[in-house]
Amino acid sequence: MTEPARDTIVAVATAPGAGGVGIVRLSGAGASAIARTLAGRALRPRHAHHVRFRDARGEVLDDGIALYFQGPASYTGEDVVELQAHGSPAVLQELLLRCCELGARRARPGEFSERAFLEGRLDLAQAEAVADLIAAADARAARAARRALDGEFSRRVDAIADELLAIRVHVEAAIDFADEPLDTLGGAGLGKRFDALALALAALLRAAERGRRLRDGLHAVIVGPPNAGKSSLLNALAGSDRAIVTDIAGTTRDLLQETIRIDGVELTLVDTAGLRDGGDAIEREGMRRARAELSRADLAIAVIDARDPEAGHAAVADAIAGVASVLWLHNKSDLLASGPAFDPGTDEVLHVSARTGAGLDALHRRLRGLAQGEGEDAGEGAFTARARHVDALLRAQAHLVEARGQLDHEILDLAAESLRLGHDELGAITGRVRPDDLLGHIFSSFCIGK
Ligand SMILES: Nc1nc2c(c(=O)[nH]1)N(C=O)[C@@H](CNc1ccc(C(=O)N[C@@H](CCC(=O)O)C(=O)O)cc1)CN2
Ligand SMILES: Nc1nc2c(ncn2[C@@H]2O[C@H](COP(=O)(O)OP(=O)(O)OP(=O)(O)O)[C@@H](O)[C@H]2O)c(=O)[nH]1
Ligand SMILES: [Mg+2]
Repeated sequence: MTEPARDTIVAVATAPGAGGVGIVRLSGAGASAIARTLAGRALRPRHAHHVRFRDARGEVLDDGIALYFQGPASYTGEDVVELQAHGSPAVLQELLLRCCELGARRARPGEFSERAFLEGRLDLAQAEAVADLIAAADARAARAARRALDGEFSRRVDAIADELLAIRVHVEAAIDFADEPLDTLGGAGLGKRFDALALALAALLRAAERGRRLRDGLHAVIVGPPNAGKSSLLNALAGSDRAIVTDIAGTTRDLLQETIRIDGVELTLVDTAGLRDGGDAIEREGMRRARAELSRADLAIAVIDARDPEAGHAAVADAIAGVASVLWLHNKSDLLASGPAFDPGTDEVLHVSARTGAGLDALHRRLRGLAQGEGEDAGEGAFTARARHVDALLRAQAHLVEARGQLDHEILDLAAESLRLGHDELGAITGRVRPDDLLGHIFSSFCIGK
């Protein structure tokens, strides 16, 4: 069955605003004919032509460089034409309108990359990496997105999916020989393969979680009892009076989010309502939100009063129990003659004063290190990933655990189904399996022209 022919799309591919050069890009079967009319001559594939772009009456809109990439050797896999004009928004709009007069349609956000995906030029994780590369906040994130774009993440997903498929085939075959015990069908070997697969999946999950943090930046949530100085600390780190600070316990009720950069490294800080027993309905809702936010945190910054660390510790201990890493800040160190000994176990403690600024340099260094993934083996070979990918890997892992149990009880048909579900989760990462709406959801968050 052949796909219906796609229409020809057009968009300004360069960023909005004035620039040295601006690019109008076309993709689709009509691209080269439209360019021929605009440029007044046929374009040779893969040659740079200096031409004049003309309107309907033959008047010159601009002169520029025209490039023709004949499909499938193009970004989208379709015929692509680039009109590289002077980077004037007005000129680019006129070129765009002229392309529409000649039969093109304005592209939706991400539609060029969507076509590259549909034409098999990129898989879905790679297409997402294009958007992540464009949006990367720093060089490290850009390099990691570049690796995902080169397929480093996809290859690892595919390798696990292939092995999972081989195990599925084995199990499905065993179902057809239901009289034989699984052992005589290679059951022991199957168990070993299974364990190796589970290990590989767990390693990939850890890498994807680091990749998610690289893409989104560190998500740090400030928690502590009321009046400990959480909002003062947010203000000190943000370098502005972002949050209301008073000496009334229970001042902050809503979540307050602020993105900060330390030496070019981005992280998100969230200030929360102080945790304590009781409080009015508004304060209790604030505390509920604080706890919910903690469940999404990479880091809890636990702010407690340096004069009574035991009480502070007790107030937040249960709320931070599930958070991957915790940094304890003993605040108001300016009010302290000498710090009382306190041992929070394996977590780190820093003594600071949001009021005088004491200890904030050390805090900056530590936060930058954490945001960069210091102490993790992330550096070389790291790739970006998205929450969508991490969630799919987690679901795949859960299906594998189910399958393992079913296999141990020799309930082969259920095991086969669990394996299929796990396989589909992996396929959804690279787009080989496409649940309804997945593509629309993903590509609509791209920029226009990409
Ligand atoms: N001017 C311009 N610069 C750009 C892009 C673009 O579309 N236009 N890109 C857009 O994202 C990126 C580069 N991506 C591209 C990917 C593939 C092909 C392409 O024509 N591929 C053919 C030929 C390969 C070859 O000869 O090396 C192919 O893969 O068959 C072009 C650009 C960044 N720079
Ligand atoms: N001396 C001293 N006072 C501080 C310090 N940090 C904060 N304060 C004061 O402590 C009081 C409470 O500060 P906030 O930042 O509002 O405390 P919070 O933890 O956000 O409080 P809630 O929003 O009520 O949970 C204010 O009067 C601050 O000026 C500090 O390092 N030293
Ligand atoms: Mg506050």
